[in-house]
Amino acid sequence: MSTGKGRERHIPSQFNQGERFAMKEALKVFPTIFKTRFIQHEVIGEYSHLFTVQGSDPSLQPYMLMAHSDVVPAPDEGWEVPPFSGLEHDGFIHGRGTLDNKNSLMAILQALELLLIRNYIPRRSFFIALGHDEEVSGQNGAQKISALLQARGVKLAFIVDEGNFILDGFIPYLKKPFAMIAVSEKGGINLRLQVNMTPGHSSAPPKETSIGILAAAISRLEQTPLPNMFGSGPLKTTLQELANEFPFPANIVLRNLWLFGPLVSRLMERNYITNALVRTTMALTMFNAGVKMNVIPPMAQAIINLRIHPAQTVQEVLELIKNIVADDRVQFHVLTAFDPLPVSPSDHQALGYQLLRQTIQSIFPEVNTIAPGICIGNTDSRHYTNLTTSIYRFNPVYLHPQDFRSIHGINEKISVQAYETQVKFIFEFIQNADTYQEPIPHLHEL
Ligand SMILES: CCCCCCCC/C=C\CCCCCCCC(=O)N[C@@H](Cc1ccc(O)cc1)C(=O)O
Ligand SMILES: [Zn+2]
Ligand SMILES: [Zn+2]
Repeated sequence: MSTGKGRERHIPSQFNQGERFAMKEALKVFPTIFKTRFIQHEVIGEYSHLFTVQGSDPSLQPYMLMAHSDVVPAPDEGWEVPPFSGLEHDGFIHGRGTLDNKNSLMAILQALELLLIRNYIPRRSFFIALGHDEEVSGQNGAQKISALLQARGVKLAFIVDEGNFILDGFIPYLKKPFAMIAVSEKGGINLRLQVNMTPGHSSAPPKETSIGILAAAISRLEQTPLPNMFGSGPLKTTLQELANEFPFPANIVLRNLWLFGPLVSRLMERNYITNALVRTTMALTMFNAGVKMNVIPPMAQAIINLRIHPAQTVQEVLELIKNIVADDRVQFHVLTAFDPLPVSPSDHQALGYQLLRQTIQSIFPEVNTIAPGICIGNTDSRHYTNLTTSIYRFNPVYLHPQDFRSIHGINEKISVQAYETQVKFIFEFIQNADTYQEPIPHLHEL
């Protein structure tokens, strides 16, 4: 039976039970949040979301929970399951964004929904800021939310964003997991290197082409690691806090970094992840050149992504890079750049840090060590330094080295149990933020 419009048969609108269940579930996206009187929802920069949860005690300074909805691309190649299928398999939810950072976004909203269903009314106000462009700098999401809150005169007690994790298996000889709360993050530079040359017929080539010149420059950069900065920045504190978790003699070494620092720094640079903690790193991430197989290339371009160690600045790193390239034919163009972020407090009086400690100890009693550290990646929280000096980058999720490789890589996944625990953590954290009794300063601190 023809239904017109060239369609041979009408498709009956009958849905099976599973489809009907999925339909209503998809509709029920946190209904209690959206009907709660003391919660205001705003869309910022077209796709970012800002929730203001008004607490009952206006004397308590508000805080902010952050996450982002956007993800980096994920071609199908190499994935066990399609990267955007959200398939649940073997106890894991597979897909791009399950660790970076849709897990946090959903866990925050799910935890709040579950609290509201239980008639929870917060004492301490808080914001939930969900950016939509974190993976492309956050300029239209987080940056606009920050400007809006600043215009409203908001000051925050602290921020919790993505960043570090409960780390398990990252350090040789350390068998136990430990929580590293990032109290700072590296700086960043996206730098374009470019070589221009007169095009011509490839049958009579010059001694070097633009591609060859640029490739040689990049090779020099890859063969010349920037200085090992071990000993400056939060890393020493991290390792000293970890010393007790190590067996003899590693524990002695870590308690005496004044003596064994050079040895430890050499050991750390051997592994690509811990190397990122001791120096400014450089990654060649894009290379574009050539117009046709028989044409001398008029231009070669490369993008290098640098993550700046806390002891260095953008300017210092640019100087080092130009000195290593040492070829006037290579032009430099800074696309984006920002210095390393200030170090947030982690002492007894640091409310946000202590709330994280308290909640980690409650939800993860097996984690004996909680240490401040640095985030080797960057986060949207860098856009909020005008609203607070206390920014903590921490996901309450176990991370193993193979999981780290999946972030921006292939086969990113989170276990159902880890996700449920993340919801539980935030559920507790929000309540702890209401009842936390700040420690009475010791006499010597008065
Ligand atoms: C004792 C030490 C043990 C080892 C510690 C290291 C473990 C590493 C664990 C986690 C790091 C994972 C980083 C996640 C947060 C980064 C999220 C992200 O991808 N952010 C983007 C943001 C960005 C910045 C600048 C841009 O132009 C675009 C995007 C990023 O690329 O960093
Ligand atoms: Zn990312
Ligand atoms: Zn992220």
